[in-house]
Amino acid sequence: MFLYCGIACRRKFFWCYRPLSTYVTKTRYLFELKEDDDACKKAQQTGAFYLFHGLAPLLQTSAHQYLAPRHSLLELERLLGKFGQDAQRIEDSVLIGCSEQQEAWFAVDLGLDSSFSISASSHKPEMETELKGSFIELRKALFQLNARDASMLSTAQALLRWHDAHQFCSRSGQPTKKNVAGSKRVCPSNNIIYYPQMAPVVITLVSDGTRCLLARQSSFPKGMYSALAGFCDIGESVEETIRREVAEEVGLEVESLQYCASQHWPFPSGSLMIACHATVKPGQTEIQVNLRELETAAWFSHDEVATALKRKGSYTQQQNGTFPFWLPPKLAISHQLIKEWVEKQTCSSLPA
Ligand SMILES: NC(=O)c1ccc[n+]([C@@H]2O[C@H](COP(=O)([O-])OP(=O)(O)OC[C@H]3O[C@@H](n4cnc5c(N)ncnc54)[C@H](O)[C@@H]3O)[C@@H](O)[C@H]2O)c1
Ligand SMILES: [Mg+2]
Repeated sequence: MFLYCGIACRRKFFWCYRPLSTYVTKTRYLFELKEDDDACKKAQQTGAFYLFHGLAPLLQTSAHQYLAPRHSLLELERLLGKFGQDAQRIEDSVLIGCSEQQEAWFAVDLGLDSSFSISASSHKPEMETELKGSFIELRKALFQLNARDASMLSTAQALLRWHDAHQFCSRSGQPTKKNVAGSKRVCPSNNIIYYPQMAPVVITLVSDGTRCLLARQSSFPKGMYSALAGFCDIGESVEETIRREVAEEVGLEVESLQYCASQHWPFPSGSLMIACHATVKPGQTEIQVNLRELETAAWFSHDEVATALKRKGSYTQQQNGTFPFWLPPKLAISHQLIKEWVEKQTCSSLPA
């Protein structure tokens, strides 16, 4: 694809052709599909569908990993026909991305229908047999997916969940109508537009200069510690949330902050995780754990954390009844945050 672009050169302005990068072409294509229902319907004809059942993605096993298969529109129609389901179900699909060759990718849930029919879920085992896979809860499968499938399925699940939960206008009570791509819903009676939402969450790795602070919630797998996390309250900046969460959860005052990275996180219902490093004043490091939020929190040395990062495999109970100290897997942004801290500490301890 080519685009006219204006380039100012020695005070003259002239037009030239500049080929668009694959990334820009893809982005523009997806934008068009979100804006134009007819173009999106057309894209479904040649597109591919990720399948879900009750928000659990269809997965196939391959060499200790899960793979997320995609199905063509024809295959999907055949499947729906076989199980006596209406092809209208395809209208509930949501656009989640496209390939570099502009094959549009959609996600559709075969276990939920617009009237919440319970009978819809009764075909699950038969569908699994037919599709040579299983509908597995995303929470159980996420860490055994490659990064691309994990990201596609997380987006898909968040979007499908949002549509399922926003079928009615909160002002008029009337049913809302989704656009073909699923990037919004509109109330036909008052034209209010609803856009999919995600909740901003900060995740902060607090350091006192030599150690970092990690914590556990009782719901975490045994032995696993992570950085401090918390939802942003309405009206707060990221900086304010970090200061509040650290004070609330461990009773410390943050001195400085540094942004690290962000990540979409599908749990509990679609969050934007914003990861930052924070430091506390030396000498003001005494932790006071808020037991309503956390099971425990503690300072860990660089060596303890570096060793835990290298630990792989399953975490079974030790002979003394305790579980080894381990950290969230690579795909979680907390892993990236902790790894970055370990690397920085290693660099700063090297002789100049
Ligand atoms: N990807 C990662 O590496 C990673 C690591 C740790 C935590 N997390 C995620 O961060 C999220 C937040 O962490 P937390 O549980 O410590 O948060 P938190 O400390 O804010 O405590 C959770 C409580 O906040 C309240 N809350 C306020 N706004 C909410 C909203 N929009 N949705 C749900 N609850 C809301 C609820 O009462 C909830 O029980 C968790 O859901 C977890 O999945 C991700
Ligand atoms: Mg928290």
